Amino acid sequence: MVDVPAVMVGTAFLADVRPHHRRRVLKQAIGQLPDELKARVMALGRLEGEYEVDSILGVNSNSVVIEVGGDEGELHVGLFTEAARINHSCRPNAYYRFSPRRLTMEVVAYHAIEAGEEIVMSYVPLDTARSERRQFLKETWGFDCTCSLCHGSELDITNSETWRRRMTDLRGSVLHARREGYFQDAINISKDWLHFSELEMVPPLLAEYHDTLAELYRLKGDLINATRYGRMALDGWVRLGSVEDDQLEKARVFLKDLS
Ligand SMILES: C[S@@+](CC[C@H](N)C(=O)[O-])C[C@H]1O[C@@H](n2cnc3c(N)ncnc32)[C@H](O)[C@@H]1O
Repeated sequence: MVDVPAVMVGTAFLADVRPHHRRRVLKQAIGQLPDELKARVMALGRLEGEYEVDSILGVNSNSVVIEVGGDEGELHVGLFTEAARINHSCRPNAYYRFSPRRLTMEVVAYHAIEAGEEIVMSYVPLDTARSERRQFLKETWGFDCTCSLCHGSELDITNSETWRRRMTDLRGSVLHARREGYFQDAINISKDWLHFSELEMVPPLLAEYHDTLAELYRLKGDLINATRYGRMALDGWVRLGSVEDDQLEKARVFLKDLS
């Protein structure tokens, strides 16, 4: 699914401008939207007792970084009316990829999602421990998480915590091995990391994984495997058919440079 923003606003504007002025500008911006889109914005969830525009943005927007005028990326919040309908789950079946060039929000499935199954994303980085996750959701979003994992069995919860800790540790080990020049170790550990991410059902896009292996083999000087994984990555990006073609382009350049 690809969504485009109804409203995109820099966080500097939200922080620097006086509240009444900010609300007036935002209301004006929403008022200028085409009727159907405006109706979708106004139908979004909100909190009782807060100013309407503040509440709509607060409950439904996503933080994204976009480049303005060739400068370093600036933090913005975007209101994506379809993506905003997606609830949080500590056991997500999808995640979003924001394209700073196209300003689109692409919702990508971690694995096949059955017809009728709810699409859910994690509002919190996946390596956050359960207690911190629940605290963050409560303090930042104002809700007690009721997702399937939070309502799951003790065994489910313990397994998930263990696998995520392993994923975080292994990711650290890959980076360390790479930094120290132990590229074969980094390759082996990446394979272990993939195993745990599959157990936890949050594997990376295969193309992303193949990109990583291709680069590690290149660093190791094994150009045959670098090319093999580079080709697999390129095929993967083509198959994904993403609106964000940065990685596809990078995979092409990688292979060209190798040859
Ligand atoms: C971006 S909206 C998600 C879509 C919203 N449920 C709707 O129907 O439009 C975020 C709000 O949904 C609710 N929500 C999302 N995930 C939740 C969860 N795991 N447990 C409880 N409430 C959740 C919370 O009220 C939260 O502030």
